[in-house]
Amino acid sequence: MTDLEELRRGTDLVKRGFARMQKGGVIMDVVNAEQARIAEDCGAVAVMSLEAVPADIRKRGGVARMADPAALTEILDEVSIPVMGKARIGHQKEAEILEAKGADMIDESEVLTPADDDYHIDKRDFTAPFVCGARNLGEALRRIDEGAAMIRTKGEAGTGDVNQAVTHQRAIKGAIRQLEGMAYEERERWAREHGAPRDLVHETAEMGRLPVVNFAAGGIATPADAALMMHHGCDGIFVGSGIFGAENPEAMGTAIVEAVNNWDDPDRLAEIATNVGKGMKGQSNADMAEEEKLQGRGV
Ligand SMILES: O=C(CO)[C@H](O)[C@H](O)COP(=O)(O)O
Repeated sequence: MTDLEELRRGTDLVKRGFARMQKGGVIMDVVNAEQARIAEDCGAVAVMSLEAVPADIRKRGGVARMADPAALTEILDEVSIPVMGKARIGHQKEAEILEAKGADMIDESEVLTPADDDYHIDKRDFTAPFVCGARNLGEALRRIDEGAAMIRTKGEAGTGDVNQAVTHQRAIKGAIRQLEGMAYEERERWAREHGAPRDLVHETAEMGRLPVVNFAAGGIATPADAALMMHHGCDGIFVGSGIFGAENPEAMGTAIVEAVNNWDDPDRLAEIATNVGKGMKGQSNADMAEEEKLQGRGV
């Protein structure tokens, strides 16, 4: 890459800036061009190409991999909004394929079966920005150190239960508030204890927020869920199973976008949440065995 290309496409500044452009919006999981068209019409700011939404991945079992890149191409041809693609944790080659096929952003996702139990992809080598999941601030800062330009809560994908997304967002925000009140040497100790890069710990404390945008994901299934995550300080929302698993995907998708735009207006939210049809059936996190959970993958 020439210096000019590097400046235009590959720097942290450009990658984080691209991620920031999705702020205030809803990113929807889609499995084909037809769903991508519906998502764009509902007002999604971006779509995520994947083989099956997390609820279906759970039902189906087996190994979940990157989708056939042909689906990404079809979706890129169909919509004008950014198109993201999912790679397995630690699967450098899936990510390279997605980048070569023109994915606007890559999700190194715990929803797919991890390719590497110990290491994530070195995301700094890519010109495409990455999003990664996190359950707490230590995880979030490790992913940013590896080059992630956007963090999302892991939640518990495919359940339609927002409980874990709330838990993860509270953990991230709570730890940032603690850091803000700490002296320099206390933050140094916090960094050691949480396996977090010390420069990013200081930067986060000084900014009073993550140095990249912080979206919510995993279990968001209704307009009220989306508004709740905005109330908890998220910059935007990912929705997978909750739209195309709903009785009326168009109505649910539009209502979730509207709810994100109006999360702080209860009267408007009440209108938005009325008559959207049944949400996905879902599964409570409380009833789920530890080994069924996806959130513990890739810490
Ligand atoms: O997989 C994702 C992120 O990697 C999804 O966008 C998100 O987590 C989907 O979860 P859900 O189906 O519960 O909405």
